[in-house]
Parts: sequence; C-alpha cells; structure tokens
Amino acid sequence: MDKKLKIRARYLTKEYDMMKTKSDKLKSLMPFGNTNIEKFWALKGVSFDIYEGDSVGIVGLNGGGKSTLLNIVSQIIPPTSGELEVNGTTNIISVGAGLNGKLSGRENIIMKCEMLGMSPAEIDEKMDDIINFAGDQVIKKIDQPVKTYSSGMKSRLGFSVLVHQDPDILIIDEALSVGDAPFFEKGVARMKAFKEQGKTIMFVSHSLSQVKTLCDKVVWIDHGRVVMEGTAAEVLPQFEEFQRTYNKKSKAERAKITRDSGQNFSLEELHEEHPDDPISYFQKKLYDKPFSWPTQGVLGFLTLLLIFTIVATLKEVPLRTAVLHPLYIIPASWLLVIVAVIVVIAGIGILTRHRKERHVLD
Ligand SMILES: Nc1ncnc2c1ncn2[C@@H]1O[C@H](COP(=O)(O)OP(=O)(O)OP(=O)(O)O)[C@@H](O)[C@H]1O
Repeated sequence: MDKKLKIRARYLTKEYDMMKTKSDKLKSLMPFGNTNIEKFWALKGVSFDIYEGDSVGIVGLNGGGKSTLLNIVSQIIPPTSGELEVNGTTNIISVGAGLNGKLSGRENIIMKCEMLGMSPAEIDEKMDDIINFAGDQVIKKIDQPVKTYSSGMKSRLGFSVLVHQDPDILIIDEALSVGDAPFFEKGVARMKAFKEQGKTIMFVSHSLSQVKTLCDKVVWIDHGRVVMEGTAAEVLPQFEEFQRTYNKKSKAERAKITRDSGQNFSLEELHEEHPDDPISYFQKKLYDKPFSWPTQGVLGFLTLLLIFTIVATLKEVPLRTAVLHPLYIIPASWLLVIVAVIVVIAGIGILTRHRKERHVLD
C-alpha cells in the first residue's frame, strides 16, 4: 500500500529583516518604512516530500536555515513564498519554545497540554509522568517560574510534554542535545516507539550520531538550499567532509560567505531555474509584500484626509469650508511644521537608501 504524504514543501523561502538599530525596528512596524531595511534570505527554495512513518533528520552548518524550516513546517512563522502542505497535527519542541517564563513548570505543562486540546482530566492523569520524565532537576523546580530554569531544563520539560502527546508529526529541534546520557536514552527510546507506531518525525540535531540512530532519511541544508537528500549512510559522510573543509576557513571568510549568500538571491532567479513550475510558487505571499510607491502615496493621502476631517469635525467647521479654506482649521505655522516633517522624513529615506546602495556596492 502507498504511504500517505504528510508534508509537501515546494520552493519554500524565508526573507528576514536585518534590524540592526532601534530605528530599523521602528521602521519595520510602519508600512512605508520597511523597504529600506537590509534583508537576509535564510531559505532559498527548499522542496521535499515526507511520508507517513518517515523519520527525517535535517543537518547543516550553523545558520544553514534548519530552525527556520522547522518553524515554517510547524506553522509558527510563515514562509515568504512557496507552498506547504501538512497533513496531520504537528507539535514542535525547541529550547524553551512555547514556554512562558513567568509561569511555573507545572503551569506551563497545563498551558501546553490545553493548547494541544487535552481535557483537564487527561492533564491530571499525565501530569506526574510528564514531570518525572523531565528528570530530577526539573522535578525539584517544578513549582518555580520557568525563567529560573537552565535552557537544558526548559528543553527537557518541553520534550517531556511532547512525548506525552499523540501528534501525527513530531518536530524536534535540538531537544535531545541538552540532556544527560540517561535523558538521551529515554528520549531515544520514546522516539523509537513513536517511529514504530508509524508517526512521522522531523529532527534537527548537530549530533550526527543522534541523527544516525533515529533517522532513516537525511536532508542536508546549507545557506538556505537543499544540498543533498538520501539515507543517513549516503548523506552524512559527505556532509562531514564538507564540514571539515568549511571549518578550516577563517571566521571572517565564513561571515562573508553567509552575508553574501543571504543577499545574493531573488525569487525571479529561482523561477528562472525552475521555469516549468507554477509562477505562484515564486511569488511573495501578500503579507510579505511591501506596499508599492503608488499604494504608499494613496495610503498617505487617505491618512492626511482622515486627519483633516477629524480636525475639521472637532473645530466644527463644515468639510467644504475646511477644504476651500484650510487655514481656518490649520494655522499657517502648523502647516509649515507638517511640511518640514515630511521633507525631513523623505530626506532621511533618500539618504539611508543611498547609504545602503553604497554599502552593497562596497
Ligand atoms: N528573526 C531573524 N531575523 C533575522 N535573521 C534571522 C532570524 N532568524 C534567523 N535568522 C538568520 O537566518 C539564518 C538561518 O537561521 P536558522 O536559525 O534557521 O539556522 P540553523 O541552521 O537552525 O542554525 P543553528 O544550527 O545555528 O541553530 C541565520 O543566518 C540567522 O542568523
């Protein structure tokens, strides 16, 4: 019988804003300011199919895009473009993800279990098992705020909640790397049990021996692209060889490779590489598109009109009179200030754009 397709990814991309200063953060909140912020492509067209019962390891160098990919598959963050189909309920575990630092360990267990649709009676029944599985350190601090836990303790707590659920697809980011040997063995035993039940697993780890133990397929991602996929025996030796060579490069060389690779990418080029696939795979999702200049102009005009109407209403001046004689409602000195502010904002925009272009050319 054919295995069911669980996850189908086509040309997933992710573009992040590189917010370096407070003003970048402010700009990113405004529809008009976002276009000047430096961008970084963390994923550049990742495609794969994962079937029921597959246990897939995602390997790659630091910053290769593994966590970004898992967060997209778990639907925690949206992709910039591409198509994702997930058939089944997913659950992600990464260091501290989804835990609230202000709540105690016990309250976090309740919160996560409720979010996963468990009833209070079910949560009560599983509570002791979850706490015990997380290990001695967590047991001792279970009624203290999670912000006082080490990252390893947070991860073990999250992992323990995960393995006491019944999701179709388990998505695990580095969770097993932070435990001691007994925790790792318990974790591996649970994962193997999940595998035997036919669950689908996606697993990110820097420990290649963990990947070898748990995964029958491996996808190697480097600088946002799939380099190779196959069995652990096929992929891991080549990845290790690549890792050895890469690690010989200086820190500066590695930083340059990452920076260049994050910037030298466009959706148009990706489409040119795959001309037979639907154009919709290579278009930014609506929420990721910056407003075009004409749209920005129309929105700016409508905003000013709204402010004008509000001021006219507050001053009880009929709108027609206010339009014909704007100085009735806005004193000339205010007008001067408004014009000056607009000129300064436009000037800063032009200057930062000019600086950014120079920086890219340098
Ligand atoms: N929110 C963000 N804003 C800007 N850049 C980001 C953001 N999150 C990740 N990045 C960048 O995207 C790239 C991929 O990051 P990601 O965490 O997905 O890689 P990774 O393979 O999981 O890395 P590691 O193995 O070190 O955990 C990195 O260069 C990272 O600096």
